[in-house]
Amino acid sequence: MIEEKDLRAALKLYFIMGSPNCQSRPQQVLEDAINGGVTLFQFREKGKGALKGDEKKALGEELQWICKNHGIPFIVNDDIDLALELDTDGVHIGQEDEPLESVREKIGNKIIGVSAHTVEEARQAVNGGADYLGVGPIFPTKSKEDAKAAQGTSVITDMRKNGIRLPIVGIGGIGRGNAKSVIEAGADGISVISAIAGAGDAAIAAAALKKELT
Ligand SMILES: Nc1nc(C(F)(F)F)ncc1COP(=O)(O)OP(=O)(O)O
Ligand SMILES: [Mg+2]
Repeated sequence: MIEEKDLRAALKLYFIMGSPNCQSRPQQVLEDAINGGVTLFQFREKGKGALKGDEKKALGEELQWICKNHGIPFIVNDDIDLALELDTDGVHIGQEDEPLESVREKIGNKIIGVSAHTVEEARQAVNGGADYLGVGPIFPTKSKEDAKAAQGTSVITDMRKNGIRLPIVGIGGIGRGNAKSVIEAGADGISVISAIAGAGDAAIAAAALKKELT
């Protein structure tokens, strides 16, 4: 069971990716991103060309091993069965994924992150026992085909103004130049896909983002 303060710290620079997001080997991209200073990783094998079944599991195992070697928590997106098979540190679920209550029953006190686009969804997730909220999309994103309209950082300030105290990570189009505004709005951290996975050098990109956050 991760302490809330450790989870807040881990949410600082939250890297999310799967093989479709990478121009080179995902294993190398992750290694570089960790060396650049990412603090948490989510394996999100989704979208055009995403691996399935045993291939997806095999890549997941390799990326989990890299995280373990660097002491970085490893989260799996959507796929609760895979999370159980790999015994991951946690899972992330959206509003259309398996309900929070049944996920909690399956994974015990592992980390459960829930996507929230409104104060109402945030409150529901808090009451349901989520450990952190993924709030966004803050800015327009190309990394998620079915993303909702960008909401700007006010969606985070509104949640804090309405008494949502749970750890929050912003998501959606976050990168150089807008990362700090997400923290100033009240998020504990930022999550990124293309800002690191799509960069020429993932280590340099991660380090630059980390610097912008301090
Ligand atoms: N994967 C995510 N991770 C986060 C995190 F908080 F971790 F940054 N926040 C939000 C999402 C989006 O989750 P969801 O709405 O189910 O869409 P998808 O499964 O396509 O990612
Ligand atoms: Mg999902």
